[in-house]
Amino acid sequence: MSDATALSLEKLTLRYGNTTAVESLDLTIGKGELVALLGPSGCGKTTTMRAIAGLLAPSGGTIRLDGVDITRVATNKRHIGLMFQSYALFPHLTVFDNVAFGLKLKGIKGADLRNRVESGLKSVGLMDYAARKPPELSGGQQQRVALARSMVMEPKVLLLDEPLSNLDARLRLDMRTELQRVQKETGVTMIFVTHDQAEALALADRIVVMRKGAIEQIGTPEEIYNAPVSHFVADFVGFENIYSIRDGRLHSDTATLPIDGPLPDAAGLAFRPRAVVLGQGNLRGTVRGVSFAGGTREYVLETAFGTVKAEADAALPAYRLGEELVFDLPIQNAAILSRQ
Ligand SMILES: Nc1ncnc2c1ncn2[C@@H]1O[C@H](COP(=O)(O)OP(=O)(O)OP(=O)(O)O)[C@@H](O)[C@H]1O
Repeated sequence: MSDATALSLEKLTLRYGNTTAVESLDLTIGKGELVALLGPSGCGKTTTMRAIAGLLAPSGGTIRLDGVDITRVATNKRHIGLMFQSYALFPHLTVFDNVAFGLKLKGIKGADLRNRVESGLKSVGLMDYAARKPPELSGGQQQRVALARSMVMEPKVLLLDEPLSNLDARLRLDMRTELQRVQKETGVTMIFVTHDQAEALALADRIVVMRKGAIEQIGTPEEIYNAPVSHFVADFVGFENIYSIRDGRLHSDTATLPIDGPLPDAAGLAFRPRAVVLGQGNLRGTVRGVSFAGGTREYVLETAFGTVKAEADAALPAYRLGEELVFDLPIQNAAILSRQ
């Protein structure tokens, strides 16, 4: 393991009674990285975080922090911070005292305490709010207090479980930027859980896509977005048209696609709606849905091999409902899936 490694999970297995929630998971996280655990409900994201935090004892495997085995170390001795979706501020304490709470428990007081709390509040832009109480703050401001409260403890790794899920759409976007800024400025290693692919793509240095208690793919946002390895990941990041390759032919769930030409030696091809070329090609479809989406128009086509979702520049003349058209699925526009 290199010096640049903050946290490593080795063959981590986590069970609740007879249910195996995570099976033999291997993951290495570098110092200063912002990593997203992304996946659908029940895939084991929260369970993995609970094990890292020491709230759940692994049934197998090892957790190392800065190279030291912490698998059996108590939660409060791990130097790992936690911020859950319900960020549970104390409503009767001021912002200052909320942020100071954990530090006081560690016996920090006087000028040292004040300096650390003030620097935490400054980092999230809340110095002017130190004397207020949480009910007098907006949701986004409360979230910042929770972030400051975690950061002042100077954790080696900060875990955030769905940190933005309590916020409305606009605030989520603001807090994304804020979280990223604080992370880059402080250099704290962060792992956050989300089931929102847009959030993971926007925030993370690396994304870990989980499925059924195992890792399906690890990559940068660009890699996950442009080069998903499997049907599952492609589906998760918005490839609407996904086909498998068997016996040298391309198959949908229901039929074979009439596509000529050599297919790659792979498990499948995935096309985003904008990869579908309308108005030329050998494939035929009927327009069953049209919706205007600002710069583009989105089409739902009915074809002999199932529904195809397409997208075209809104400046182009629109196809009408019921209209028949030709289209193409150029292989060079597809993501090549290496696994089923
Ligand atoms: N306390 C528990 N007892 C028994 N099974 C549990 C418990 N907590 C979670 N599980 C099971 O473990 C699996 C993983 O759950 P986990 O909460 O880690 O998923 P998740 O990916 O975080 O989902 P979500 O996005 O819904 O929070 C699921 O099958 C879940 O039903």
